[in-house]
Amino acid sequence: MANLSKAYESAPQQTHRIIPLDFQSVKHVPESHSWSNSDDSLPVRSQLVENIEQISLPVIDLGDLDASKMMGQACESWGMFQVINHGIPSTLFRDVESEARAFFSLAAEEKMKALRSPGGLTGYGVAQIAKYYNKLMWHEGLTIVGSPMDHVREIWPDQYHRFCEVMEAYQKAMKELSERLLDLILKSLGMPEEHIEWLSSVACKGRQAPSTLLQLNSYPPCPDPTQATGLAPHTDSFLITILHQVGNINGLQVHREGTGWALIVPLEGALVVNVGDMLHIMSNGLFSSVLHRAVVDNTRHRLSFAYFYGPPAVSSISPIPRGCQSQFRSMTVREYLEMKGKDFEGALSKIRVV
Ligand SMILES: C=C1C[C@]23C[C@@]1(O)CC[C@H]2[C@@]12CCC[C@@](C)(C(=O)O1)[C@H]2[C@@H]3C(=O)O
Ligand SMILES: O=C(O)CCC(=O)C(=O)O
Ligand SMILES: [Fe+2]
Repeated sequence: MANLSKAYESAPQQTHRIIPLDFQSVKHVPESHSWSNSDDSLPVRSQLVENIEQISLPVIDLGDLDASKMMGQACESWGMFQVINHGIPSTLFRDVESEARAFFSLAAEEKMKALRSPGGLTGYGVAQIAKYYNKLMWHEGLTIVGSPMDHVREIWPDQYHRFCEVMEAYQKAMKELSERLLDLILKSLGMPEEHIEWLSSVACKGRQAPSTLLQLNSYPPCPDPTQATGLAPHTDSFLITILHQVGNINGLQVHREGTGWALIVPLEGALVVNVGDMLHIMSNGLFSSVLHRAVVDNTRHRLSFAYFYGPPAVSSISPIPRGCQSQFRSMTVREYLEMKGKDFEGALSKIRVV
């Protein structure tokens, strides 16, 4: 994703703002990570962990003949669904988990060897959205695009191969699954996959590579989860995100109009798929990129793997013509990401034309 990396060079972060807390050595939530009574906490103060409604998202079987229709309905009413019978072997999830655990359980100074650079996209560090909040999150992440070799070779000079193989195999499987899902989702909008040149891997040999990214999320046990935030409220930017929650530990919450935050109860073996901003645009607002966040646990170390799939960086995104007026103007993927980088909450409304 060389092209996409350019979107980050224009707004480099200061190095000390990229380094996560050394969670293994803290016994209390420091002021820097305490969201209670801070300006940042306004949207999140209530219902952080207690008294929260629990919901089950629609569950869609990929083998179901009605899968496309059901996905369309779920994207319209929830902006999210769970997929089962997706064909990803459980051994692959276990392999990624074991490599991710090996990485996140390293001492802080070891993980620092893989630190993301100030204008960079990949590597170890706080989530990119950290720059929009004054308070820091109870979270550390490893962002991977393609091979993570350049980062992990610094840590394991002789034993990085296995880590790289597993992460590349996972991205390959997730890319194929993303394309299957998008085929069904776009069909529900009346646009078959073969009409979208960048998605059609068979028809177009020399096609540009899609924009993809794997984010390994780690939420260490937190001494006081009522004060801390795992991942602050955000919408994902790409077309879809596929999320695997390790060990079915609760954490993911979704914001619903009128009712507020709700906890998504994980379902064994299911993957959560959510609509991102670019699908919001392509569906002309019929599907909503859903506001979500992650909360932390008092005793358990939660891991999640999020795979983001979008069109190639140079592709234009605009609403699929469906006989009604376009609500959004057209722009390239890179332009949209740059815009979101500057205006986290207002990017979608900035490109709205009606
Ligand atoms: C291309 C992007 C999507 C992302 C922001 C980013 O600019 C780079 C990393 C992505 C990620 C991964 C973790 C969660 C997330 C919200 C974040 O902070 O960085 C997503 C971003 C997103 O979907 O907007
Ligand atoms: O860990 C989770 O449940 C959410 C992760 C997420 O929202 C993300 O990586 O964008
Ligand atoms: Fe997200």
